Amino acid sequence: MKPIKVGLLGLGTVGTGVVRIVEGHQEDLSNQVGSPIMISQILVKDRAKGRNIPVEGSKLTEDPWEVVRNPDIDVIVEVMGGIAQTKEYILEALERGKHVVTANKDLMALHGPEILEKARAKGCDVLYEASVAGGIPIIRTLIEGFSSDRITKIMGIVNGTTNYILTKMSQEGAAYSDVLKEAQELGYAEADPTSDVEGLDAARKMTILSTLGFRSNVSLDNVSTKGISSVTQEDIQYAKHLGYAVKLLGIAERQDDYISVSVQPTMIKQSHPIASVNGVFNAVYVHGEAVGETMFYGAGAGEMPTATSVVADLVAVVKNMKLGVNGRQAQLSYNVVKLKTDEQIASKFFLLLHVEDRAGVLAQIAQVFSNRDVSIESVMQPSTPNMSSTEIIIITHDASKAAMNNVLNDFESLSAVRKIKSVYRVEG
Ligand SMILES: NC(=O)C1=CN([C@@H]2O[C@H](COP(=O)(O)OP(=O)(O)OC[C@H]3O[C@@H](n4cnc5c(N)ncnc54)[C@H](OP(=O)(O)O)[C@@H]3O)[C@@H](O)[C@H]2O)C=CC1
Ligand SMILES: N[C@@H](CC=O)C(=O)O
Repeated sequence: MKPIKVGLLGLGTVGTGVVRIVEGHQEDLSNQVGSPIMISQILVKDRAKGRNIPVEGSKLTEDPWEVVRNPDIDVIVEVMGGIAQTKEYILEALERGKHVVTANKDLMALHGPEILEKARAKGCDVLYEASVAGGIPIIRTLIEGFSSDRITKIMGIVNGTTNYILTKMSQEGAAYSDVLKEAQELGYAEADPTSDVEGLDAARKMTILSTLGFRSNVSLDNVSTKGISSVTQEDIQYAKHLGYAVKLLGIAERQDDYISVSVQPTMIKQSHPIASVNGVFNAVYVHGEAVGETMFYGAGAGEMPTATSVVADLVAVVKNMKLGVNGRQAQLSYNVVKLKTDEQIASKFFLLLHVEDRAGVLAQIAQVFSNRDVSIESVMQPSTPNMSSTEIIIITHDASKAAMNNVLNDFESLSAVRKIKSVYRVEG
């Protein structure tokens, strides 16, 4: 049997896992697809670098064009990351009729439509399961498993690095910067970890999930994004005390034809299954009109979980090659996005305020909420010994984002409020 030849772009965390699985599961893979799968060339930045896996030196190259233009190669597996250059390599590979598997959410969130259009024109597959939630097959689930339903909400922990950091901060009282360093050492974080901690990685993944889930052309600009760098140990401890966990959540909602997509640190009730998703694990909760509630859980980053999804895509491409049906699975058309306005986006909110410690302050604060038509669910003045008595916590009932912004603006000019310390969306 003629082997299927793969050109691997990148031999870092994920690329190493891909080699391990393709080599370690060779017999099983070949039984599934009817041919051996062979990694015949590997692009790296530095051939002289020490590797965690033995590879024949002759397979390594520093020249991308040698791989993407190699006429013997059937499938390009892109696990090098990056956007502009990588897009060029992938478009060139497609131009030459090669199928593509990628783990690159940055690229797919920004240029997915153009790449998929090119693939369709050339009768090629572009599969990108590993780009969202590492080892969880959520992309296939949204495209195939829910093709019959109308999804109304996708809510998830889609970044392993930040979930690892928040979990360690919550369970061990660890310092943010120490845990970020650990996540980098474990291979979870992006080359530039700012995109993890500032929510951009999660926003890119939510762009992909909401495009597929709502079958709409969602772009990264449509995702309102806030990361975890402002989350404090104090917020986490208050949340715990009140029965919540602080998680970086991606939340995409649809009502009628209007959608909203956001990423932000959120307080979620400890009784919600997402609240107990800890460490590098990810989870995606999907609500469909017909199916109701579903949830998908697994490792969201790291060598072997991510490589599992990459190699599963490779198997799918090769099966399609055998059937002669490559390039046929892409969605034919997408809805034009209609975004909800801030008046239409509603949730509960948590506010931590530093206020003047005198009579009448609470009444003034309550008046602001009342003026802005925001109803208060509860007010607490924490009495824990090491917490200042001039702090108050307010949890609202559902309120629009616009109304809450008005409340916060009013507080800026109210002398009774010395500082708005924290504001969180509340779920569950
Ligand atoms: N790490 C994870 O858990 C996950 C990662 N991803 C995505 O997978 C992709 C790869 O991530 P990861 O494995 O962590 O990245 P790494 O940084 O560990 O590896 C990148 C690899 O690509 C090579 N490379 C990078 N740039 C170039 C270039 N310009 N020319 C040639 N070779 C290059 C590097 O070469 P060299 O080894 O010589 O430096 C290295 O082998 C990214 O898109 C990432 O977002 C997706 C899900 C999870
Ligand atoms: N940096 C990402 C890696 C996987 O996509 C994460 O932490 O989730």
